[in-house]
Amino acid sequence: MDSPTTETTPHPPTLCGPFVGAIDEGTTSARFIIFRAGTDEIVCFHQIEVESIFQKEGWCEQDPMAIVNTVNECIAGACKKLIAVGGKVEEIITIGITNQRESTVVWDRNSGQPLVNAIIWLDNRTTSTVEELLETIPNNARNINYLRPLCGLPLSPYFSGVKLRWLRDNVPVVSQAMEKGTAMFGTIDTWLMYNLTGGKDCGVHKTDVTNASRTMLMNIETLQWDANLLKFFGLPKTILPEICSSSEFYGKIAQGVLQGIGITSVLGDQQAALVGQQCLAKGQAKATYGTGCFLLYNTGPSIVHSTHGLLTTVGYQLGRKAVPFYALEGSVSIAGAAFNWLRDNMNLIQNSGQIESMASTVDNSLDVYFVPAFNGLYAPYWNQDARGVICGLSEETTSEHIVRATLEAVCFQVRDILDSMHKDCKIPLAKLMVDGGMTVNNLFLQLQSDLVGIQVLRAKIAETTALGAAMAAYKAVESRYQMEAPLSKTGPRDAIKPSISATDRNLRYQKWKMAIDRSLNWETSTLPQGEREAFDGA
Ligand SMILES: Nc1ncnc2c1ncn2[C@@H]1O[C@H](COP(=O)(O)OP(=O)(O)O)[C@@H](O)[C@H]1O
Ligand SMILES: O=P(O)(O)OC[C@H](O)CO
Repeated sequence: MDSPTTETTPHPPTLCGPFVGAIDEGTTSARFIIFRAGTDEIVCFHQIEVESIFQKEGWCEQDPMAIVNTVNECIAGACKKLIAVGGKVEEIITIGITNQRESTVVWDRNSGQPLVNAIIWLDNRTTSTVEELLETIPNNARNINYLRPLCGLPLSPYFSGVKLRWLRDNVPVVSQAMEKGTAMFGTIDTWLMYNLTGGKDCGVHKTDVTNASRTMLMNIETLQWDANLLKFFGLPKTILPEICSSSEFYGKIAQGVLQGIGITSVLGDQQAALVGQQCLAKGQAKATYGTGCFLLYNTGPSIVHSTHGLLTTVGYQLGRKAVPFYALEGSVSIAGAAFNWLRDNMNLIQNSGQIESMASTVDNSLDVYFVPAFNGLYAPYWNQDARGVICGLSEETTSEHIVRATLEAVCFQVRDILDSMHKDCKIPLAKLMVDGGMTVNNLFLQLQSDLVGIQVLRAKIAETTALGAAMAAYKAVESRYQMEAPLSKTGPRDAIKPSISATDRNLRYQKWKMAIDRSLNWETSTLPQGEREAFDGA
């Protein structure tokens, strides 16, 4: 007979804090990640997908309340896991917020309820608004770069100011609330902050410099809302949040498991990844591959105005009195999103786990080029009338070639951006730090290194975006914290080197450029006169 054992309630081992939490509200999913303070060690996290609503062609919305509820569920889920591994929620000393940028929410000051769904950054409904705004530019110039000296950005459906103007012009409940002074505007950080700190009762109405720098309403030099920009867009200042630095006390969480804990950082997700990758010195750059792909190059305290289609944006300002650091950004709207399309619209893949195995069964894309310009092309083209094309199809083309061409499309778009950065900054990048959902794919990173001809360094942890928010939050509460100190002794997870010749790389890039030419201006292209007449007469 077995000897009797004493029944005891199992206790998890004790896990000592302090901890720092980070809310990462991305386009595809939200997550709450708990780090050991001052390190890149993830203690636990909880992640939930967020649904996008596609009401009409080119539109992309999300339910603002669903975003808040999902974030609250992520917080509750991660805290439960923290307790399960022996940690104490009371040892979370502060939290930070990082978020999909440009996405626009308008809500009612009295009820705290959204007036419309959030217009997501990818949404293209404002193409006609851009056209109308171009018409108002003096001397009939129709110059998309007219506002660049003030805000660093070209006129594009991408940015929040254009989305807000569309709401003013097309949604009476919003224009009336703007007139009455009861409308409040925020990007996702602001909307979350407002709700987490008490909503209509005592919610704070604030944003940070990085998110504000994506609205087209903030002056890139003064870091304040700009009267001329507000006048250009015809928007009232009363709807706007207060602009703060990326690392300071914003407010306290009003209820739930984290009640009473302070929120001490806010950063747009791409800027947070710049911090999380420790690209904290001039000349350092990172690329994050999620729904879209965003390459940011730290230009230090200097504002560099691009003449090659890049954006000038605020990188971070780590404290009220800290010097702001700027970045040049190359934005690609469709990166991982192209695989969601292959899955949901084309039924070519069932899940993202298949992408690498399918693409690896063929040696190359068999000269297939896919430009996924579903909502126009962002950097460096800024062509809102571009549309997607797949070129070079033959009888031999299979799904595997198309999947591989989709991976290559992201790589070529990054080459477009790196070429522009080289022209703007003169110094070619020797290596590129990478992170984000797509970087789990080894073949993709090899293709990226091959097609741009530089070394690619994969981050040790995939969650660099959340890490950046956690670092900025911790800095606000621990003055001795040195952000530049190495986070871990192991450096990047791995380094991938180019394996093809420069001749091969350049030939393939030339073909990519031919595919780009076919996609540009597709929406507004008309048949040549002779062919149109023949068609009309048929
Ligand atoms: N193995 C993979 N290969 C290529 N793309 C992938 C892979 N796994 C995930 N993705 C893509 O990465 C994106 C999700 O990355 P993530 O960083 O979580 O995005 P976000 O921050 O935008 O929510 C999805 O669009 C998905 O298609
Ligand atoms: O959701 P992501 O990670 O692709 O990021 C979205 C960007 O912030 C949009 O500008």
